Amino acid sequence: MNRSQLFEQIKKKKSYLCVGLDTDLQKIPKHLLSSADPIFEFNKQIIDATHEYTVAYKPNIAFYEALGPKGWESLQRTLEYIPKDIFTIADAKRGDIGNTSSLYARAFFEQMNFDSITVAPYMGEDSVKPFLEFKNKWVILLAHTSNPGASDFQLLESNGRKLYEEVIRKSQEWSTPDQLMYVVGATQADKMQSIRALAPDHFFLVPGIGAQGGDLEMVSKYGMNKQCGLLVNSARAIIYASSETDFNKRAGEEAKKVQQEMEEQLLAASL
Ligand SMILES: O=C(O)c1cc(=O)[nH]c(=O)n1[C@@H]1O[C@H](COP(=O)(O)O)[C@@H](O)[C@H]1O
Repeated sequence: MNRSQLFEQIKKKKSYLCVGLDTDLQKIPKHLLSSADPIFEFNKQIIDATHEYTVAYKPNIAFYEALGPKGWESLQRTLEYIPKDIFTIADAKRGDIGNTSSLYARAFFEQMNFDSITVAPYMGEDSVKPFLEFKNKWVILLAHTSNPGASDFQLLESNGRKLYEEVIRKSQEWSTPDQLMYVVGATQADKMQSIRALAPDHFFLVPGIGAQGGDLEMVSKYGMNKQCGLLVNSARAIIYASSETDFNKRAGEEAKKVQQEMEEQLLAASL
């Protein structure tokens, strides 16, 4: 999916919601555990209940690889079930020396047909570029993350720039806003305006609303650009809204609530 197709979906659905499929056997409703593939069954029902409010799904790969080969099968089934007009993100946070990154890229872009993958920038240009060689696929580079440890390295300064600012500045030499996005945590909303100034045209993947307490209104007010430029992720607050048999209905209601807030923000930005 390209940038204008993504913006079209945002306008059509009046939503820039990304639902995180962080599916945990310990947390899914007990009645699903007797099905042949409980992880897929849960995801299927979550997708059925939320897809009309959602422009992207982001399975966090850790939740699947922790289960071994069965987990990878559940992930593949889930990916195949996601409607084709919805953007898919492999949240794998990969990145290694060039030839290894190429194989990570093949795993997620060829073996599995994800639209995008999250990548850690720490190893630099040659660790990121192999992912960018896949046409019509996206790299979502970690810039300023939502977690408390974000301040350990990302705020360190050198030559008058913080490390996350340098990641955003330097990586723009490697690709364009048509193939590169940045992760900016919703808990960093106070810095959203200055981060947007560094990358005016790029999409940002913004995790951290819901369970991590990020502020959707602030993120939207300071983070939007003329193509919206935001995919705001929520996982636990939506997919675990209930642990009973009504989990899918409750997930749909929570997704709708977020979508309605997003619709207001899009209207306020005249989009
Ligand atoms: O890359 C990510 O998606 C990510 C980056 C970040 O800075 N913070 C962050 O929480 N995430 C991911 O976003 C999801 C957040 O989930 P919830 O806090 O349950 O909404 C998890 O899958 C995290 O791994």
